[in-house]
Amino acid sequence: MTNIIEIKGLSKSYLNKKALNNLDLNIEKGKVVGILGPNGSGKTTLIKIITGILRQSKGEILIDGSKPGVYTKSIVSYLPDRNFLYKWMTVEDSIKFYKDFYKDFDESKAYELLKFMKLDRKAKVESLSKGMNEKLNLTLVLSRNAKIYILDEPIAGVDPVARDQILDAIIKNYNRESTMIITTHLVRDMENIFDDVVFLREGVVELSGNAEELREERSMQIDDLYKEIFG
Ligand SMILES: Nc1ncnc2c1ncn2[C@@H]1O[C@H](COP(=O)(O)OP(=O)(O)OP(=O)(O)O)[C@@H](O)[C@H]1O
Repeated sequence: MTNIIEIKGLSKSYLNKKALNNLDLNIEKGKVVGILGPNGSGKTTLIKIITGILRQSKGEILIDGSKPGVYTKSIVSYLPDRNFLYKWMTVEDSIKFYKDFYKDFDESKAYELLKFMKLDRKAKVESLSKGMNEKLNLTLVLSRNAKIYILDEPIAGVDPVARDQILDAIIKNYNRESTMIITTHLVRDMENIFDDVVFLREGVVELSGNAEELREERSMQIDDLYKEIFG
């Protein structure tokens, strides 16, 4: 098995706050990995370092064998935890915008996904509800042919029906050649799509492993294990 991401002794401090504390983690190629942890556990910080938005204070990180930089940014498709589109755009404009920006963008896949998400291509971004916005952002991110997809809280703040559609879209559009990293605290809704899970607490990995094996070993769902660890 190949590790697509290798992290050793990673630390990140903001002023006097240690968000990541000597964290070690390997992520295998071809897996859907859930990064789970309560507010402030360091999930977003970890993701921002993987995407190259932030630099670590200490430690090493290799993504497909390279340090975060131009190459790694070209293979990572990232869904941030907030909307990244301009309000004046239409749905269609946002697709053009992404197509111009990313060489690996698959326009026909984007239109297919739009249909699946039931999004009107003429609609203005500012007219979209929170759930629709999330669907559009996800459509764009999943339409890149990337090696790694990183979704930060993809279903936070959307209703249960939209959640199910978003999860369906993730599952249908995932191919085993790529790797998907998803952060969430909505563990119950998402646990079935994870191959592996990583529990983060105060910037360190508290527990990690194969989701199915953990369920069997502990005789409980990942959601219950999450509550046991963080409750
Ligand atoms: N720009 C910043 N300046 C100072 N402290 C920060 C900054 N960003 C994050 N932190 C702190 O670092 C810690 C980890 O934050 P981070 O956002 O990575 O956690 P998280 O697990 O993503 O949380 P959430 O689930 O609430 O998004 C928190 O204590 C947070 O207050």
